[in-house]
Amino acid sequence: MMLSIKDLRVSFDHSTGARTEVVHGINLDLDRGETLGIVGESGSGKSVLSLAIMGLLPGSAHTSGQIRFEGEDLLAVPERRLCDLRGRKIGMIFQEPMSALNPAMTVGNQIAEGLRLHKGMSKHDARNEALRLLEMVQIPQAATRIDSYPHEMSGGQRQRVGIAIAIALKPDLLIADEPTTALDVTVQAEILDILDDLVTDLGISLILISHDLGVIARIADRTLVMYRGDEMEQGDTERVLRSPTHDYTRKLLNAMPSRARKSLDQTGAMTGSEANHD
Ligand SMILES: Nc1ncnc2c1ncn2[C@@H]1O[C@H](COP(=O)(O)OP(=O)(O)OP(=O)(O)O)[C@@H](O)[C@H]1O
Repeated sequence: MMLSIKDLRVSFDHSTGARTEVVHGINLDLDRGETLGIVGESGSGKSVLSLAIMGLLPGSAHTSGQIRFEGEDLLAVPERRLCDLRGRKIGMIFQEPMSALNPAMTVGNQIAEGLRLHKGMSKHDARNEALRLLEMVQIPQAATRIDSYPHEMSGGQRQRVGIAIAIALKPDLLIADEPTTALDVTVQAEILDILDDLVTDLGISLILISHDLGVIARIADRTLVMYRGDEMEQGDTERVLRSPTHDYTRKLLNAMPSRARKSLDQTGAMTGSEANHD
């Protein structure tokens, strides 16, 4: 198992001296090449869970349980080791790609920078690799766009660049927190397809976090449904969609726009009456 989380609890200290637990004992396993979707409304603990995996929780946070990644317990390793893992083994894709990009640097140089720093590539090789990565995330006319600045690109293109940076060092695990929320629907679908292809082609494992079950349903093999820091249910995405065992999952399904449900129906993820609530 690439990632195995056991009874993860996260609480925060408040200035009043009180401590509140916000993640109440989550368990999950993720295999190589697998996509796990984590879905739940705002405040359910999705981001806290992903920050815990990356060791990026603030100092006021307390954790217990286990996060084993390729045999190491991430809650027990020194900060230096976590930094190293974050750089090379765990890639991150954010909701707003602009926040992860340097506005004063061409996208090609930003991708190449990591390759030169961590892989010791020559300037020439790093540029070629950056070009290959831009083609991989399907940036049109990559050979020209490589010299563009982030503000010269559309939101969707910037997210493609964000993905190129996240996969540049060939991580084993990608964590994408609401990667398509800021994008319009057609671009959302393209980005999700790219992520799906990367998982298949590169054998990367992906944790896809979204409040939108339609996004999760499109590419996740398995789905974890969270509510207020608790697991509501977890299982094969198709099973979770077709026969949810929890009322909260049914609520999320019913809240999906009919357009999203229709596209699920077309992908075969949902069949029968569940696909036709309207
Ligand atoms: N630094 C922090 N200090 C105190 N409480 C926090 C902190 N970060 C998050 N929380 C609390 O933890 C709970 C879970 O938040 P989290 O951001 O993980 O939810 P989420 O499911 O990712 O929601 P969203 O989709 O809005 O980001 C919330 O009640 C939030 O207020």
